[in-house]
Order: sequence, then structure tokens, then C-alpha cells
Amino acid sequence: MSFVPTATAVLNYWVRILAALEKKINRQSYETWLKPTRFSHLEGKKLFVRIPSVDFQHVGDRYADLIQEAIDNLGLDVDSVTFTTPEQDPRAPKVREDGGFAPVPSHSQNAPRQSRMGSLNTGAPTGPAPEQSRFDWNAASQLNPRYQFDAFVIGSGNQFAMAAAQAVAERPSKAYNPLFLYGGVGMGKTHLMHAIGHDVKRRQPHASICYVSGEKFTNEMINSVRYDKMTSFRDKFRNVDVLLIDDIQFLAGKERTQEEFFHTFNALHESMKQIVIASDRPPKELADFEDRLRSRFEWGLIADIQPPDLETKVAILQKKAESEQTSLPTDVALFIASNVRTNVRELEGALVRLIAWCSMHGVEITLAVTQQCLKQFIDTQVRKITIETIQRTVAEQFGMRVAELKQKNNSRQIVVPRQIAMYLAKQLTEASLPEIGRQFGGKHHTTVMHSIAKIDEQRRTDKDLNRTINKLMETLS
Ligand SMILES: Nc1ncnc2c1ncn2[C@@H]1O[C@H](COP(=O)(O)OP(=O)(O)OP(=O)(O)O)[C@@H](O)[C@H]1O
Repeated sequence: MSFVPTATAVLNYWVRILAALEKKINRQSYETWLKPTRFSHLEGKKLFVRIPSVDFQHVGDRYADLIQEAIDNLGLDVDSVTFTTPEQDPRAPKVREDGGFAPVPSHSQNAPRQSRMGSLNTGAPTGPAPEQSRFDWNAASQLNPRYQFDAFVIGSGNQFAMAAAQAVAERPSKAYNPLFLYGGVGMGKTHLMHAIGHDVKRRQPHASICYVSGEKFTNEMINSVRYDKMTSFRDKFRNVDVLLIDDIQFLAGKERTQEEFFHTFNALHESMKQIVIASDRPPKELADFEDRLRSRFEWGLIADIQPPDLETKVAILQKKAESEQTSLPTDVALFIASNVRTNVRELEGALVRLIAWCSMHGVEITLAVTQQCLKQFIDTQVRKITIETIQRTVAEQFGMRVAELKQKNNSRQIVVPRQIAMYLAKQLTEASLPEIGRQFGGKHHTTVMHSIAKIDEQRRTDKDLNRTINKLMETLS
């Protein structure tokens, strides 16, 4: 008797392929191009995948080899993958208005596009070539349709950044220029930038929006120098209405790129075009950056994003579940939110895993199921954190050796990192005060207690210290 996969198993074909792709391609590309895709249906061995709009049709070609590799590795009985918009695919569920997929643009092409997957595909792709190449900067298609303002959950850590982003979207170049957003990994900087782009585009459909990462900007520049295309490179970046540049820290130490960006910045600023910059740290901490650039970053408004508190994490989970049309019991949301520390991306990862797992096993989402399904995920987080890891991470952050944290040296440069490391050991491990003392060169437990209390108090008033600790916690978790 031949094996007939169930609907759930089939649905998970694409989920499993995506999981494999996520490990292979950079996060930004994954989030932008692959995460918004969904399983549509299977016709024999033909897998149909739903994409939000025609702008995503190049996905099949761009990642053909990796998709093929994943299918082979997973042993799936699939010989082609076709990407379809809801409009092209009458079998796909309807577009929702509350997120999920963006409405299909009116210039939509009619035929679905088949991935050029290795030798498995016989004919040519069934759809026309995509209109946009991946180097088409001046296109709203660079924006992830899911990253909208109304999908962003506001909490105390991000309300300022959100308000600033909305003000900029309402009055580009007039509210704050540039807007400089900074915060730790997965805190929503990219989400807010894309939301600005969508909002400006909605208000001014003819506005040209350019979203680019610091890395892409650099690579484009290098290629343009190499192929003598600097004029078109400059035209591209200096003639937009809104420039959204992500991960600017990538330009650190790259003099030529910084110089080019300096001129781009000036050209845009002088012609009253909006610039939004995102970074993992504030301008003054951007090491290996020219002063003239750093100071320009401070011309407009600087807004930081702090990690979400428990309530915000629960709200984010519930909003995400809603957009997946899944109902998430509160005790489950609380369990996930309290076990995944700060990074919203990981929070989402846990939820996606839970939903996929429940659908695969055909069970309802309950607390017991969640504990079972996420056990390994959460254990790995906990297991990773030891006092040695904390010492290594703190020493690295402060540019010192681990041995120095354990020495009997009471100079300020050593005492503060040591107190921070002790504080983190208390927060992130199960170790007792005497145990922590032992691992820091035999300190008395009252010294440990005093250090922890001190940092606990200082971090409430000292914003920089608080940020350093959050950053360390993110790195560790
Ligand atoms: N407040 C929020 N509400 C809803 N979703 C959020 C929120 N904050 C972050 N997210 C989601 O978390 C994920 C990671 O966010 P994003 O990519 O914007 O982070 P980032 O700050 O740019 O991270 P990185 O520094 O790694 O580039 C995205 O899917 C985003 O939609």
C-alpha cells in the first residue's frame, strides 16, 4: 500500500522546507522574502506556495537550489514548487485585511511562477520574468508586507520609537530628520522602518522609498566601483524621497563606504528628503565611524527600543497568533513569554514551532502540549547559560580578560564589570550566592549580595548601564 500523506503532513512540507532555508540564508532575506509565504496546496507532486504579491515571484528562482536541497534532504515527494499570489490561485484562502498578506497590486501578472528547481523542472517557468530585480532599490517591494504599524505591539520599551516613527511617516523630512532608531537584536527596528515605508507610500503613492541594509549598501558600492557604475549608484540613492538604512553599524571601519554614505546623507538632507537609520547602538557608541557622520546621526531624533516587558511579550504573542488565525490560551502565552527572555524574534520562533507542532500532531494548543513541545527549545536556552559563559561574555564586552574578573583588584574598571557579571549570574543561573562568590575568585557571599543589589539599583536610573545589561542578556539568552 502506498503512503498517502495526510493534509497536515502535506501542509508541513512547506513549513519544513522553510525551517531548512532559515538556517541557510541571511535573516533579513528570510524575514522579508520567505517568512510571508504559506503552503497553498499539493497537486500530485507539485507543491503550490502562496506569496503575498507578484513582487515575491523571484523567490522561486532566487532560492531554487536551496529549496531543491531541502526537498532532497527531507526526502519529500515533490518535484516542483510553484509560487502563486492569491489572485492567481483560486484554491488559496482569501486575503485577510488584518495582516497576513498584502493586497495584490493592480499590476499583478496573471500566471503563477514556477521555481527553476535543478533538473526536476521540465519546461521553462510558467510565468513571465519578474518585473523587479533584487537590485531595484527604489521599490516599495523591498518592504515586508507584514511589517505595518498596526501589527506592532506598543509597550513601555518601544512607545517612544513607535511615536517617532509614526510622526516621520506622517510628515516625512519635517518631523525629525534623520530619525535614528537603535536597540538590541530582534527588538523591532526593521519592523518600524518598513512600517514607515508602507505608511508614506499609502499617503503618497508616488513617493519613492528605498530600504537597504548597511551590508547591501556596502556591497552595491563595491560592485559599482568595480564595474565603473558609480554614477548610477549615486543616482539610485540620492533621488529617493525616503531612505531607510538598516544596520548602519555594518559600515564601521569601511572608510570609502562611509564617505559615500556621508555624501548621500547630505544630498538627501539638503533636498529635504527623509532619512531613517537603524543601528544596534546609539551614534556615540558607533566605533570606527567618522565623527562627521556620527554627528549628523544626532541632528534629528534618536529613539531607542528597550526589550519588551512580560505583558508586551504576551500581547505580541497573541497578536501573532491572531494573524495566524490561531487562538492562544493566556496561560500558554504567559508560559512562552516568561521562558523566552527578550528577543521578539525568538518569541515568534517559539510560537511558529508550537503552531507547526500542534498542526502536525493534530492536537489543540494547551499548556501541557506547549511545555512538551518547547521543552528542548527552552532547555537549550537555560542550559547555555553558565557562570563561565557569563564571565566570558562580560569580559568581551568590556575588553578585558576573564581572569581579571576573578582577581583581587578593586579598580573601577574591574569592579563594575565584575559586579555586572555577578548580577547576571544571579539573574540567569540557579547558582547560590556562595557559589557565585567561589567562581569569582573566592568572594564572600555578602560581597556578592552587595554587588547584585548595587547593580539592581543603578540600572533603574542609569540608562546606559541598563542598556549594557540588556544587551548582555540578549547575547547570553
Ligand atoms: N513590538 C512588536 N510588535 C510586534 N512584532 C514585533 C515587535 N517587536 C519586534 N517584532 C517582531 O519581531 C521580529 C524581529 O523584529 P525586527 O527584525 O524588526 O528586529 P530588529 O530590531 O530589526 O533586529 P536586528 O537587530 O536583528 O535586525 C519581527 O518579526 C517583528 O515583526
